[in-house]
Amino acid sequence: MSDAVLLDAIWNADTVYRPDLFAGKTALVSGGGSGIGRATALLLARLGARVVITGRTQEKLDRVVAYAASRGVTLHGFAANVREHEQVLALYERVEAEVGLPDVLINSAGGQFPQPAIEFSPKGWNAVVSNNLNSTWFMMQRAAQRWRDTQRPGSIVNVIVVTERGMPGVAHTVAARAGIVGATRTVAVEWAPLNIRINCVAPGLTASEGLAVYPPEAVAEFPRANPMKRPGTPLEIAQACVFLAAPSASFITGEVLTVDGGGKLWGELWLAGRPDYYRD
Ligand SMILES: CCCCCCCCCCC/C=C/C(=O)SCCNC(=O)CCNC(=O)[C@H](O)C(C)(C)COP(=O)(O)OP(=O)(O)OC[C@H]1O[C@@H](n2cnc3c(N)ncnc32)[C@H](O)[C@@H]1OP(=O)(O)O
Ligand SMILES: NC(=O)C1=CN([C@@H]2O[C@H](COP(=O)(O)OP(=O)(O)OC[C@H]3O[C@@H](n4cnc5c(N)ncnc54)[C@H](OP(=O)(O)O)[C@@H]3O)[C@@H](O)[C@H]2O)C=CC1
Repeated sequence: MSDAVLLDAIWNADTVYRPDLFAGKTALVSGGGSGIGRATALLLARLGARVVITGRTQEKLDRVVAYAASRGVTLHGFAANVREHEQVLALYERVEAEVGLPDVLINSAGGQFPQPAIEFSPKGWNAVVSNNLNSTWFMMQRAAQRWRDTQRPGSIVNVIVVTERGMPGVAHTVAARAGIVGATRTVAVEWAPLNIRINCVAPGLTASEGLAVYPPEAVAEFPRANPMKRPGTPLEIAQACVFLAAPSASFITGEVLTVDGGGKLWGELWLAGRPDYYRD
């Protein structure tokens, strides 16, 4: 499916949310140049939010900004590598100066490479931990600091992966995201007095650009990943992110919402290919 068709599908899809749900609110979405982050950013924009997207590649952000402009909506695309703390601080300064302090933070930036865990190099492990644990932490801590300093409430949604069952081929990312779950649960308590809610969405296999890093033999088996025998769509994950970010979740904090078509209950996913041992 071409980018234009994909974006139109997201823009025109039915949603249960009312069109002014985020009117007057500002949202910052990391990983907003593609996949789940992009779908979430566009959905938030449809619901009236001022939206800033970030990611490392300015051209990807520009394409989303241009699409929104073609629909009469202003999005802002500010490039940053969110695993660099200094860049996160600079990003928040720019967002506040040019758009306004976000009310909502969606952390969708992340990624890993598939490899049997026994082969991980220290550098590879560190890259994935940095890209998924440190980056999300830097973004959420800065948001909380700014909300504390300005005495404003806020809501954070961290997009993670399913951590409650084996996910062969991506042990590094599961470890990093389990760290985010732990941090989320803990700061949900520490930050409740600041009027900050924080939750996670754990997508199952989702048909995004990100799946391009997986080998053909893994992709061939993707239909076995869950009882619905299909990947989720970025918009299906986006709807869950919006639910948790919005007042629909006003009494929910420190939670993980799994959106995986039942993949936690049944399914097989061999992201680095299926070892012979598991063939019968
Ligand atoms: C069973 C049913 C359960 C239901 C639930 C299912 C849930 C499924 C969830 C799992 C599927 C997840 C999917 C997604 O997340 S899609 C979105 C993913 N997007 C990406 O992954 C982006 C692509 N990846 C990357 O950009 C990079 O891999 C990464 C960001 C992680 C690292 O980039 P960085 O630039 O920091 O690092 P380098 O490229 O310089 O590499 C550093 C070292 O890392 C090692 N490495 C890197 N790539 C590989 C590789 N392909 N294979 C092996 N090792 C690799 C290596 O040591 C690098 O150092 P050197 O280059 O010096 O060797
Ligand atoms: N698709 C799936 O099946 C699943 C995805 N997830 C998770 O959901 C999230 C979104 O993934 P998805 O949309 O599918 O994949 P994408 O690869 O499309 O999205 C990831 C985005 O994150 C950005 N990004 C990555 N690293 C950084 C960084 N250091 N700083 C800033 N931006 C960064 C990328 O942009 P750029 O490269 O330009 O920086 C990219 O736009 C990820 O955390 C992913 O691991 C979880 C479970 C399943």
